[in-house]
Amino acid sequence: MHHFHYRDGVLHAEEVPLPAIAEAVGTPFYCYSAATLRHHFRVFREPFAHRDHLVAFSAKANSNLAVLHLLGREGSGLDIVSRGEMARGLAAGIPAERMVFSGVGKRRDELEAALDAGILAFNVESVGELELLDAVAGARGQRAPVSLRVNPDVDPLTHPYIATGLRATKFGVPIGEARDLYNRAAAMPGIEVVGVDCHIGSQLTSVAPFVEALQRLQALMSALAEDGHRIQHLDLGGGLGISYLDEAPPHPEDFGRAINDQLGDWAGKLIFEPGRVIAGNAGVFVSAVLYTKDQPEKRFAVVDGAMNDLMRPALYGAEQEIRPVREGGGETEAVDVVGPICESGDFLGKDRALPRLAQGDLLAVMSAGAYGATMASNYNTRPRAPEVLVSGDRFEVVRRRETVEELYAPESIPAGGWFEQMG
Ligand SMILES: Cc1ncc(COP(=O)(O)O)c(C=O)c1O
Ligand SMILES: N[C@@H](CCCC[NH3+])C(=O)O
Repeated sequence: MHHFHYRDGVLHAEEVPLPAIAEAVGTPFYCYSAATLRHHFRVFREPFAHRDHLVAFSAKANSNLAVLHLLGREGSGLDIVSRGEMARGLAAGIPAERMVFSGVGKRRDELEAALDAGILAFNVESVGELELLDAVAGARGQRAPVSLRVNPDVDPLTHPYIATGLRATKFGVPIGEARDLYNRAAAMPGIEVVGVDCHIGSQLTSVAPFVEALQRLQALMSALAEDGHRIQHLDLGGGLGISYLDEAPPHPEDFGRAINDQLGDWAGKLIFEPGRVIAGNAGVFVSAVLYTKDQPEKRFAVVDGAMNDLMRPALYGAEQEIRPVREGGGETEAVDVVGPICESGDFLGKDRALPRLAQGDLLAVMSAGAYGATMASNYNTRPRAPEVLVSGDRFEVVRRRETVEELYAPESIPAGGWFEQMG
């Protein structure tokens, strides 16, 4: 289903021409398609409809309240990694009973807040965390529902920065140590063992690593059953990839079939934490050309969007498709699309074939619905760009543009002769 498409030569989000949004909110901006978000969510969960399951959208991919609310209405839960993401989820109307808390560095106050809220499970990633959670829950006369995040040591065949299931990464507990740790956990008064969890990496473009991880978890689960644990749920994390340029990731239907085949008639509750596959291709990032520069070696289009708005190219060397918002008829030329930030790494795309660009032209970076706005910063004191949600022929600003003043509002200059005393 194509909710971003050209009509009369102009790129639309659903029924709304992107220039109309630019007119209303200025540039740059992120634009999300509500229909695409909903469609992706439904397609992802469809293969598991016959099972007890929960799709807990990964908040880190896109945590805008309106997006979370939309997904929450579809029945989504939330995979959170901080107290902040939990607060967003609750504010968006997602019940705590549908939240799972992942992350290697949960602070005490975060464990407390999640216990207060009554989340579905803590995906515990270390012995230290398990002990702290036991102490914190025990002191309140509670038992914290726990899955251990097990590191199955499979190669997800993705970018090294986003591979998380190999032995040498910081995530989870090594699968070889998991059985012991489950036995320790079961003896802790503040802990209730409820599940097994893993997440092996992000932007995976084949199902094999998922199946391999699942096989290893199944072996562990048999051992845990022998030890007398009652494992009620299995959380397989997120990680299913999307097509940015020419990647050919498995369709969620194929992913679902592979998982279902491997699981057979296992009757527990199945949990997933997808982020990118739901939100990535449901959003674009639109900026306007400020200047074009023709240099002997290179042609540049300097746009008003930058690495602070869309960090993936700078951070991972990631390539996302860039389309002209108004389809150009003529020849294309290779151009580097760069931002105004004082870093050579500040580019949105290199050597892209685009029609000859002029000041004011709009460019859309595709697949920007995940890990776009959530990874944005204020580097160079750039206010973060607004987020716009489109549904049919309507659009709504779901996060306004920040103002410059609010960026430095939390700062202060010491008074009372502080500088004079410096000597
Ligand atoms: C624990 C956990 N769950 C879920 C996700 C979501 O991953 P993705 O956006 O690749 O589906 C991540 C990020 O990779 C993660 O670290
Ligand atoms: N932020 C990364 C993915 C990391 C996923 C975090 N668990 C990206 O944009 O691809």
